[in-house]
Amino acid sequence: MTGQAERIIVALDYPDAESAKGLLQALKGIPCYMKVGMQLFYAAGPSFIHYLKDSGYNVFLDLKMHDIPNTVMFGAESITRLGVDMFNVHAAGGRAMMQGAREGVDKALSSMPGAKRPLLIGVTQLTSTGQAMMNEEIGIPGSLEETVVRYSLLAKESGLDGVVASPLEVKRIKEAAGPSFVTVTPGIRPAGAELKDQTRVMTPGEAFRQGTDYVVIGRPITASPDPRLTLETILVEAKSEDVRHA
Ligand SMILES: O=C(O)c1cc(=O)[nH]c(=O)n1[C@@H]1O[C@H](COP(=O)(O)O)[C@@H](O)[C@H]1O
Repeated sequence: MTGQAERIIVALDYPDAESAKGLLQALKGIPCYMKVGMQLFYAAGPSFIHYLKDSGYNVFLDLKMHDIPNTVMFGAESITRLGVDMFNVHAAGGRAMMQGAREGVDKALSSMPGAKRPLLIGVTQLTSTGQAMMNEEIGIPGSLEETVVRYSLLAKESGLDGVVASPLEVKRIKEAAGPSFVTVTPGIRPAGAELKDQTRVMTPGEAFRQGTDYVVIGRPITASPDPRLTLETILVEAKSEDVRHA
């Protein structure tokens, strides 16, 4: 079992490498997973991924690919060559697209002897999406939870290792896809924190209690006046949940 810190993914949502390095300095010595999303990757590129890997971090590259299968296959091949530990595609891209991503990973690894296979994760319904928005605006009928479970099963059948969903759906996903199917859950808000654009949320302790494998936390840490103290407080809460449910 990995330690709690390794199950907390800090979203480095910053405009440039220097700002992100400021947070890394503040959190120095805490072995969190680090997530690089569109904002930072489009600005700082592969060299920042290499910097994180050279500094010993596990890295989640969150570019949420969603394109035709051939394009996603080549994208996945390039991402795998960067040596990241986890990356994602939109499950809404469908079976052939997700299988293309899997193929891209395998293709890259065939010329990377000894390299670790990255976790390939499907985004189900964004945590900013609510029931009414999914039904009325996007036009997907049925309950949000059912849609998340359906996308999860499709992702599993397509060879993916797990999904991104909100902590509210973790139990249903694990029941349907099995306990080893990985859940990565953003939409994490410590008690009293502002929701901002997130809709489906839980506290970090509640999320771990649902049995999630990883939580993704951005602004509650990055916008905190004392990011290290905020993270340490979250770690204490997460540990107490694990003791209670050991
Ligand atoms: O794939 C993701 O990481 C992701 C999926 C999702 O459904 N919702 C979601 O918030 N995220 C990411 O998780 C992070 C959440 O950040 P905060 O809302 O600031 O905690 C952001 O970097 C989002 O891009």
